[in-house]
Amino acid sequence: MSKLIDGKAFADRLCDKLADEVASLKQDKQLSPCIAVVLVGEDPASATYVGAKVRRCAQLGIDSRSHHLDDTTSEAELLSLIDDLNNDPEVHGILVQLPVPKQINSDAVINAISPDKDVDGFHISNVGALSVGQNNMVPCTPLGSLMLLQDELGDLSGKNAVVVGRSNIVGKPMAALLLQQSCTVTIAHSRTQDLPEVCRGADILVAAVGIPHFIQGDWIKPGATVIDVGINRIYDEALEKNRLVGDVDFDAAKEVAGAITPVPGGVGPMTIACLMYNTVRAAKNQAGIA
Ligand SMILES: Nc1nc(=O)c2c([nH]1)NC[C@@H]1CN(c3ccc(C(=O)N[C@@H](CCC(=O)O)C(=O)O)cc3)C=[N+]21
Repeated sequence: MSKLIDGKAFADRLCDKLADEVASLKQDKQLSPCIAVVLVGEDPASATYVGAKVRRCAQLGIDSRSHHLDDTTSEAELLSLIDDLNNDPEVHGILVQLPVPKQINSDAVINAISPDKDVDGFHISNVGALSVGQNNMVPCTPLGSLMLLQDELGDLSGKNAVVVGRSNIVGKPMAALLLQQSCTVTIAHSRTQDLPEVCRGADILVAAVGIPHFIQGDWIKPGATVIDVGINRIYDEALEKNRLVGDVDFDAAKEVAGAITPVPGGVGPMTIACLMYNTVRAAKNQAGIA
């Protein structure tokens, strides 16, 4: 039986520290960190995630401004709101919840956000900065995953890390962070030949494919550390209701892995905690505080 990596508890501890920091920024520097959260359309999952982010902000004393736009909003209208938020000195972070409706080009929207307010770390200049080691805003899910890995393993140098999934929001930035930590990094994906064998070489296995229970127990090297980024809602026949599962077959994997993140309670809470972390950092940067 492997050790459970408690992402929820780690996220709570990180948020406690951030709450203290926010209180002293307000007290000593008259700085109130503030994030604008933009939701376009009526996707129920997106509304739930935005709600969770706004609640975390309130808990930490971070101001949040919610902008809920109609699902028929044009790209020009959204770009105009982003322009206003870029120019508002009281707003330090801007998050446009993804996905956006199909009439809107998400790359255009992401790249319209001022890189210093891009608390998701998705702007092309933040992506470039990460790739050359000049990290500015780092994407929240990979950052949170790295924090869990370092807490679990200490120095990651020389370890074989396999990232399954090559998305811009998780797979690629995760690989960049692991490479910065001197891991030997493999990015595997849907076209990878003999994926099970590639995974079996991993001391660190990060699953970010978006397919429920995709990674099998016998793909895991005994003792490996497994980070399950998947958030998949499936219908559970036995429970007769929907349930959240990861990209890893958890019940099988926990018999083999050295340590593993559960879903829920693993990477998900870290994503939101790192959004708070990035917002506090953005506010300090914009105020010229080291
Ligand atoms: N611009 C943008 N930035 C994002 O960071 C972003 C986004 N768009 N679009 C959607 C995804 C998804 N995402 C999650 C965050 C937290 C949990 C989370 O806290 N999950 C809980 C369970 C929540 C539940 O029960 O539904 C957990 O895993 O324990 C999940 C998913 C952020 N996203």
